[in-house]
Amino acid sequence: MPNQKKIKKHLLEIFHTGLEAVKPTTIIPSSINFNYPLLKIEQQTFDLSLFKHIVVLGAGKASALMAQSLENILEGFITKGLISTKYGHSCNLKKIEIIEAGHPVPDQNSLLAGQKILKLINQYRSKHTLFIFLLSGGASSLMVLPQKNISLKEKQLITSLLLESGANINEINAIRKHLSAIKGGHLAKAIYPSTLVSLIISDVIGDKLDVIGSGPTTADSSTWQDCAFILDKYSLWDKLSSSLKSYFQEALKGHLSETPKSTDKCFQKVKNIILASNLKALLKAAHKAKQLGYKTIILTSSLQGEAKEAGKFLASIAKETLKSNHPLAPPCCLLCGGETTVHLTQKHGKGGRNQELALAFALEIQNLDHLYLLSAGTDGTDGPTDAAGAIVDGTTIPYASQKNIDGKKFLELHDSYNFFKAINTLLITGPTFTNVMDMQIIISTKED
Ligand SMILES: Nc1ncnc2c1ncn2[C@@H]1O[C@H](COP(=O)(O)OP(=O)(O)OP(=O)(O)O)[C@@H](O)[C@H]1O
Ligand SMILES: O=C(O)[C@H](O)CO
Ligand SMILES: [Mg+2]
Repeated sequence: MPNQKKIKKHLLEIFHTGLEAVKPTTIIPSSINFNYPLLKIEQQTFDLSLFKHIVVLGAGKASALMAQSLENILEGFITKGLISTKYGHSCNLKKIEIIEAGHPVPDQNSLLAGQKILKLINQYRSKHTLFIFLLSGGASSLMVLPQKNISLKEKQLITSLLLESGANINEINAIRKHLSAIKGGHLAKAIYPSTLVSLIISDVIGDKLDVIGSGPTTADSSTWQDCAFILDKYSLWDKLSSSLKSYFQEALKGHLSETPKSTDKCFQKVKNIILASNLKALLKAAHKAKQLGYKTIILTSSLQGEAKEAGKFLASIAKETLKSNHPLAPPCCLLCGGETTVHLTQKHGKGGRNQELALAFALEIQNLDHLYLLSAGTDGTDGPTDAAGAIVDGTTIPYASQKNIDGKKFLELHDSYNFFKAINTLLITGPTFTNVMDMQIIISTKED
């Protein structure tokens, strides 16, 4: 098999091995042991004989498969359930109801999910109920319940403005939490005094509990002042509706309460358990790379910054392996993960952070043999496209220019999707039912 085809096969094997490690069908059975009446989740044990009801709620792109895996364990012990997931991310459930909703911008179904989840909480809130919340990436958009005087339309507007501003997820979710009556700890407040355990797949750098899905079950560390700073930093004040603008101004005068903080007693009855993260995927991927014969290193699980700059930086490391055998001598595999950002210009094409990073990487290694990169979103969607990412090597740019496709131009226009589509090197996986941010896999060989 020609080298390029073999390496591409290795890249895909390493990527899918990492993905498998963080899928609900892997992590739920391996984290939960149920032998009635004891339900053991990681280090936590719950005695189900103390509860009259078990209610399963959830939101996020992985929540349907998490719910299915949990149903297989708890079967008839679940009284009721409702989860919200992205369109096309459902699966068959026996007891738990599914709502499919809008992402990354919330829609009417996102609001319906928020309303129905709160209704179920109000119906079953008691000391004799155990609530299990299944939280994964995408939850911020899939479950919304705006504070009074804020419309869904205004939430949709500010979400789009933030997504296009280049703001990172901490900043985006600080704003979302302060406009929500269910995120930013409000869900935990509503559930109290029932017992709440939240099972979490982290798609956030540093696995910060109050940022994942805008932290519905966790005390919020962000403040109204943070919101003001973010609105200033991205010059968003003048783009807000007048009612939203005055909402924030009222809050900054101290006329609106803050989001629930760690001193609130409701968090005494909450256990937040992270079942999977980017690092977990990278560790399994690294194991596979070693099995395939590559010296392997994990560079980071918290890659951040502008996607195209990250692509250039990773290319410099890849080239160093050929130049001086640092940080590893070929044949080697360098892994990293995290979540870069893309600050979109007014006029822009179609793409995603991973496709943009891959295109920038390809531009730096053009005509170099022996270097290969896979960059993809672990949720299977990279930006508003049907691609998860792309695979590039030293031939990508020269091959495109033979077809009069100018990689540099497409990068400037943030049109990476159409670049890779034109040369048929998009990586399409479809929904993966998990989400631990993005993964980059670099292979450097010396084989011809
Ligand atoms: N044309 C484009 N080129 C590059 N990046 C883009 C483009 N359009 C949107 N993006 C980026 O895609 C980001 C959204 O990516 P994506 O939809 O994969 O995130 P998500 O699925 O909402 O959440 P997660 O971060 O969990 O994947 C936006 O924040 C924006 O910066
Ligand atoms: O839903 C969200 O807020 C993002 O996926 C981060 O968890
Ligand atoms: Mg994505």
